[in-house]
Amino acid sequence: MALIALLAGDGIGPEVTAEARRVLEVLDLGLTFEEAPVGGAAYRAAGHPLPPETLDLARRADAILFGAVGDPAFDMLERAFRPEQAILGLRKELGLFANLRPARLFAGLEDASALKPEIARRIDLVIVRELTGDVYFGEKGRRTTTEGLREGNDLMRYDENEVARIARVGFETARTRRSILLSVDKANVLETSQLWRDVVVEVSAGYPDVTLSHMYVDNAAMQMVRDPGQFDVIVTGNLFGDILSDQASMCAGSIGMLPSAALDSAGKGLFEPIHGSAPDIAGQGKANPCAAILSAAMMLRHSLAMPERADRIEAAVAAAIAGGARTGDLGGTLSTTAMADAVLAGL
Ligand SMILES: NC(=O)c1ccc[n+]([C@@H]2O[C@H](COP(=O)([O-])OP(=O)(O)OC[C@H]3O[C@@H](n4cnc5c(N)ncnc54)[C@H](O)[C@@H]3O)[C@@H](O)[C@H]2O)c1
Ligand SMILES: CC(C)[C@H](C(=O)O)[C@@H](O)C(=O)O
Ligand SMILES: [Mg+2]
Repeated sequence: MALIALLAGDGIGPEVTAEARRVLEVLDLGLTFEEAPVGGAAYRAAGHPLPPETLDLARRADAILFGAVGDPAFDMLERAFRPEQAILGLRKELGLFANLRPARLFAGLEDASALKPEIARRIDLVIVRELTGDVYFGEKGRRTTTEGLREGNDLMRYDENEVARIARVGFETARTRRSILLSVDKANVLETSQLWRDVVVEVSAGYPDVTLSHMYVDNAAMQMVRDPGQFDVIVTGNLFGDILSDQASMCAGSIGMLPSAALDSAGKGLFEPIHGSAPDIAGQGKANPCAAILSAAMMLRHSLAMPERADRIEAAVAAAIAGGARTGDLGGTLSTTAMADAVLAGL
């Protein structure tokens, strides 16, 4: 019996993870759920966004289903106590370096996409985002200079092993699809990116069957809205992957549709929507639960060896969308629960 750590978090996190849990329970997979506070909710309850008990549960569990963290009420706290440190801490502590963020347009969502329908229809890609390095985890600080100016700094860094292991995930992922891999960097300006590019090229020697190309991140951002259909698997660093995945979501209809998997080297993972706690709609039953439900499907596929159940959940989401089920972000009026009901109807 697999143990699932359910870390709902803040804002719409509890609303969407409750629906993902409902979908998993209907499938009767013999999963045990254990909940623990995380993010702002944990700071309120225990004085820390990632209490030791929560981290311990995450370590003990076979997989982690995560909602979202973030609460404007805590934006003025010292960084170590802010809700976002919970998800960053989980990624780092558990070694979840490989972040898979698939983006595809479910048939019927052409109108919700920010792109023209014929362009939107073509989006079907996976962003393989490095998740435990880069400017996120480099040395950072604030100081006042001798001239009395306030200064902030965040060090962008990768070592070759960190780049090589995510590059391998990129190549392996490409092999499961069309065997083309695009590495996105900013090697024309950044030394971190030049190392990234050099190492990705070295790793490519082990994957002669995969066609590798490179693109600068600014061009990639432009190409993502010009013609996202040109992309298949994109491997990139932590910061660029964060930004490009939010952008890809709106090409595919809504940020409320994109799931993600954060995996360690043994395949253990944390599964979460790419969106945040959405304070603007929290507590109103407006959130789209599909990203969380699709994250649960990724959990079944990647950590629990139940790929056919994952397929069933994804098919049920596709059927609900095809049948016209829409939350507000997709131009409809369904509540979070009613949207999940539409998915459940397809199961
Ligand atoms: N992994 C995470 O936990 C995570 C991810 C991103 C942002 N955050 C945090 O969330 C907070 C809010 O950040 P933000 O506003 O920049 O990003 P956000 O993703 O929370 O929201 C951006 C916009 O998208 C909408 N949206 C997001 N998810 C939706 C859903 N499921 N259905 C319908 N609409 C949805 C929101 O209403 C908002 O208008 C911040 O504290 C941020 O740090 C956390
Ligand atoms: C909340 C924040 C730390 C996080 C990130 O930047 O990785 C979020 O934006 C995400 O995409 O998961
Ligand atoms: Mg993000």
